[in-house]
Amino acid sequence: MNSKELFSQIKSKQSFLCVGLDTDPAKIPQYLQREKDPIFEFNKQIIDHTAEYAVAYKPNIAFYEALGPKGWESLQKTLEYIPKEIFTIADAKRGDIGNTSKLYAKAFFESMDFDSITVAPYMGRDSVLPFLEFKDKWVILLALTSNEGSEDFQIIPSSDGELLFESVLKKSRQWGNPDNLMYVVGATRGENIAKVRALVPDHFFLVPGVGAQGGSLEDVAKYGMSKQCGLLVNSSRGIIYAGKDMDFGKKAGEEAEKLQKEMAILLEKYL
Ligand SMILES: O=C(O)c1cc(=O)[nH]c(=O)n1[C@@H]1O[C@H](COP(=O)(O)O)[C@@H](O)[C@H]1O
Repeated sequence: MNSKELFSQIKSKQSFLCVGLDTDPAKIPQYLQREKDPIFEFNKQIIDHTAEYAVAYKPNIAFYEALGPKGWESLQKTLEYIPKEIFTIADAKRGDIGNTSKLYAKAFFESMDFDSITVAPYMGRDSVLPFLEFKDKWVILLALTSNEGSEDFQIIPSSDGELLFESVLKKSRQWGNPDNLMYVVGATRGENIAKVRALVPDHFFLVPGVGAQGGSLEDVAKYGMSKQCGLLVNSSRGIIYAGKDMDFGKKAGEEAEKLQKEMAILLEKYL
């Protein structure tokens, strides 16, 4: 899927919502535990109720690999269940020396057929480029993350005053293009989102941090929206754990619809 196709889906659904499938066995309704694959059954119902409002799904790989081989199986079944036109993100935060990155890319782009993967930039170009060699696949590079600890390194200024995340953006934008490279920018970063947008005007951002982490959707749109929207805003816990009982799917759908309605207004306002 290229950026044009993603934008046309955003326009037709009036949504730039990414639903995060951070599926934790300890948090899913009790009655599902009787199922052969409770994680998949949970995800299936979440997808059934949210697909009309979502343009992307992001399973966080940690939640699946923590369960061993069964977890990988639930992940694969979930990936196959996601409607084909919806963008998929393996939130794996990988990146290693070149030959290892190549195998991480093969794992998520060939053995599994994800559209994209989150990658950490810290090891530099030879750790990122192997992912970019896969046709029609995307790297989503961590730029300015939503967590508290992002302040430890990402906003350290160099001698000329440039912040580390700005250096990451300036260097990495030479490695890919707006059709194979996105950036992670946390919704909790407020006006700094505008600094990122100024450096990469045409790239899509994956924006986690609304919902459970308290980021503002209005600020994200105000500071981050590009000519082609350029935003995929993720919410995980705020959607998938909106309900705790048998109606959890319906509750998740209602939460997703709420966000979609807000997004439709923001698209009208800022696009
Ligand atoms: O790469 C990510 O998706 C990510 C980057 C970041 O800066 N902050 C962040 O929260 N995430 C992920 O986004 C999701 C946020 O989940 P909720 O806070 O429950 O909406 C989790 O899967 C995180 O791992």
